[in-house]
Amino acid sequence: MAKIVVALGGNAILANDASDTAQKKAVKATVKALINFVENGGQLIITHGNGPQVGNLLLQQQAADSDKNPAIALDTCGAMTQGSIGYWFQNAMQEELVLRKIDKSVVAMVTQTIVAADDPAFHQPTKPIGPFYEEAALKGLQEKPPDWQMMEDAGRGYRRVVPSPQPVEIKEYPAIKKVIEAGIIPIISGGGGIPVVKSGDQLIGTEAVIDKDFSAAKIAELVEADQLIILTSVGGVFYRFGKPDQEEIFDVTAKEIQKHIDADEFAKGSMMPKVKAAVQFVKKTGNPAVIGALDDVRQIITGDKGTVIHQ
Ligand SMILES: Nc1ncnc2c1ncn2[C@@H]1O[C@H](COP(=O)(O)OP(=O)(O)O)[C@@H](O)[C@H]1O
Ligand SMILES: NC(=O)OP(=O)(O)O
Repeated sequence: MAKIVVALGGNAILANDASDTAQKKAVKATVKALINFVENGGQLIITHGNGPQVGNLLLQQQAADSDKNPAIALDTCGAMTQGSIGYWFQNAMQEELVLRKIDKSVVAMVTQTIVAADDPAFHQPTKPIGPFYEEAALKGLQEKPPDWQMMEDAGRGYRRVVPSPQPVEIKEYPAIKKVIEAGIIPIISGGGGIPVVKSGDQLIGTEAVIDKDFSAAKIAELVEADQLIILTSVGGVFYRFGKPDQEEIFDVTAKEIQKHIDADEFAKGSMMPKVKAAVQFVKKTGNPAVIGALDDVRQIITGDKGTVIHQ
């Protein structure tokens, strides 16, 4: 039985309409495409990002009242987006399973990802979250507290950036493994997992957003996936992205694309983590990884679209 890990980007889910209706619609369309794989007997493992969603939720915290209704911290906001996006997937998948008369269960699992307390990323925020701002709008930004750090995001405008430590361990993996063995479709590690650090016997939530591309690669390695599929809002990976001579990559070895990673050719916070995560998975398992558009998921599964990175 083929096993794939599918990771959906937060920006792909929230393309240009931040309403929950529009995001549910995007999730539903993806699920409709993924269900064929399940119908053909494949084991599907779903994970997703939360960058735009968790940033929007943090903005909503600014309406908080410090006494009666205090603002919620970033780790808990991450957990809340795991819950909301997980619910959209679970709900859409359940509907589709019933429609197709497939006797399978699906479950969204709250997942904590252990990170190192001394990860240098805590001192160098790189993870873009929330909405995009035009450069001119930055100065007068009403809601921007002085401690926010902003970064240009792949030619699309400026976004707030927060620390993004590397995933070390998926705390709930033993339970996830049992769910997979039972043939249940798991929706796991949303937003890269809730970042927690070890303190003695405790796990303490920390102010960060893990890159779901790295946690997806880790999960794909752990479950020995046949393929890692990273779905985003662009058809594939490009060399010289956004330049007049940009070139789409259709098929590339991990060794070849590693040279372009080493030359720092991909945008930080957007395409670089995807390419690095894909290469990490290919090198560890020998199996291929594909990066492509959410809308092309059917053709990506059949190998007809997206950028394939292989051994
Ligand atoms: N070299 C590149 N090739 C393709 N897209 C790129 C590249 N560099 C930057 N990008 C941008 O990265 C985006 C995908 O990253 P992002 O929006 O962060 O993903 P996600 O869907 O995971 O939230 C694309 O839509 C594109 O605008
Ligand atoms: N957490 C995370 O990686 O989110 P995006 O996919 O939205 O960047």
